[in-house]
Amino acid sequence: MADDSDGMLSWDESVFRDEHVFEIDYVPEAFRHRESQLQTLQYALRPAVRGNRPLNAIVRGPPGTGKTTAIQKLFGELGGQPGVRPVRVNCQVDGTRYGVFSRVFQSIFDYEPPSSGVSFKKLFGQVADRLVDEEEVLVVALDDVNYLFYENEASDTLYSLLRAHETHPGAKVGVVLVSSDTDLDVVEALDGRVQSVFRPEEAYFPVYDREEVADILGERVRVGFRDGALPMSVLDRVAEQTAEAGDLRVGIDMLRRAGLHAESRASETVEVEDVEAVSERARNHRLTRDIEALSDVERALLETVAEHDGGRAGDVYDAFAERTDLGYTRYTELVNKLDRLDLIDARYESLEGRGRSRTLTLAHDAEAVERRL
Ligand SMILES: Nc1ncnc2c1ncn2[C@@H]1O[C@H](COP(=O)(O)OP(=O)(O)OP(=O)(O)O)[C@@H](O)[C@H]1O
Repeated sequence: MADDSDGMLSWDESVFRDEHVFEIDYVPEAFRHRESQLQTLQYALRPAVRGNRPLNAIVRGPPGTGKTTAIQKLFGELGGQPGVRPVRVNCQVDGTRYGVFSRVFQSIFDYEPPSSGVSFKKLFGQVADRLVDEEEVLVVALDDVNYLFYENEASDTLYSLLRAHETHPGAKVGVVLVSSDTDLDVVEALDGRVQSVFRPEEAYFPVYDREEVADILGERVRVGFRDGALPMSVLDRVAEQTAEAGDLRVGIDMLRRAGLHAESRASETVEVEDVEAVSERARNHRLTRDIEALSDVERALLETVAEHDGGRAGDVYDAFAERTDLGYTRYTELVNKLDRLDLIDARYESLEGRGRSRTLTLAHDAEAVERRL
C-alpha cells in the first residue's frame, strides 16, 4: 500500500493502466460473443464492397448489448473499402430527417451544411448526385432509430433513403436500423409506403449472461487496470450486478468508479467495499444518460411530473402549461416519449363516473431523478 503522508496516492500513482478504456467513446479491441450477429450483418453489407446495393438490416436488442459497437467495428472495416461510404448517425442527437441527411452530407463533403436556409430537397439532391457521380454506395446506420419514431420522423427519413434511386437513378443506398426499444416493432411502426420497400435482415442482440459479462469485463480489466489491482472476487461482484442490470455499460462504469474510489482511499487495489460504495450510482448510469439527452421542454415536463408524482394527466398539463406555451397535443407527444424512455409511467385508470384518465408517475426513485435534472 502506497500510503504517503496525507493519505492520498500521489498524482502519478494509479490503479489504472489505461483509464480511457472505461470511457464511453472507447471501441474495444476484442469484441466477443457477437459472432453470429456480426455474420448476419456482414452478409447483408457484403454487396456494397462489390459496388452493389446492400441488403437492409435491423439490429435490435436492449441497451448496452453491443449494437453500436458492432456497427462501429463493421463500418470501420467498410470505410477502408473503395467505393463504400458508411455513415453512422446517432438519432438521439440528429432526430429529424434533415438532421440525418446533414450528417450524411457532412461525411461526404467534409463540412456541415447550414442548419437552416437550405431546403431538404436541395440537401438530398447534393448528396444523391455526388453518390452517383462518384459511384459510391452509401450505407447509413440509424443508431437509436427509436428516437426518430418518437419524433414521427422515421417513415419520411427512410422513404427518402430507400427510394433515392427513383429520384436519382444510379444512387445506391442501404440502411441499417438500430433500435434499443424492445417494445417497438420497427417495421410495423413504419408507413405502408416504406414497408413495401423495406424487407430487412435481422440481427438480435440479447442481454449478455453472467459468464459472458465476466469474460468481457475481465478483458476490460486486463487492459485498463494494473496487474493485480482488481482481484477476481471484485470482478465477480461487478459481473453479478451487471448481469442483473442487463446493460454492460453499468459494469464498465462500475469498474471505473470503483477504481477511483479505491484511489480516493489511497489503496492500490480495488476491494468489494469500493464496488459497494459506487454501485448505486453506476446502476443508475442509464438514467443519467437518458436525462442528459432530453431537450429543455422534455426536462421541464419530467420536472413537472416529479412535482406532481401520481397526478392526472390533465392536472400535470395545467402545471406544465405555466412553464411553457405548448399545446395539449404536443404535451401528449412528450408524455408518450418519456413513457417510451421508461422515465415515467403513463397509465390509464378508471375514474368513477368520469371514464378513463391517465395518471403520470415517475418510473424511478424521485430523489434519483431530481438529482439529475
Ligand atoms: N462483446 C463486447 N465486448 C467488449 N465490449 C463490449 C461488448 N459489447 C458491448 N461492449 C461495451 O459495452 C458498452 C455498451 O455497448 P454498445 O454501446 O455497443 O451497446 P448498445 O447495444 O449499442 O447500447 P444502446 O442501445 O444503449 O445504444 C460499450 O462501452 C461497449 O464497448
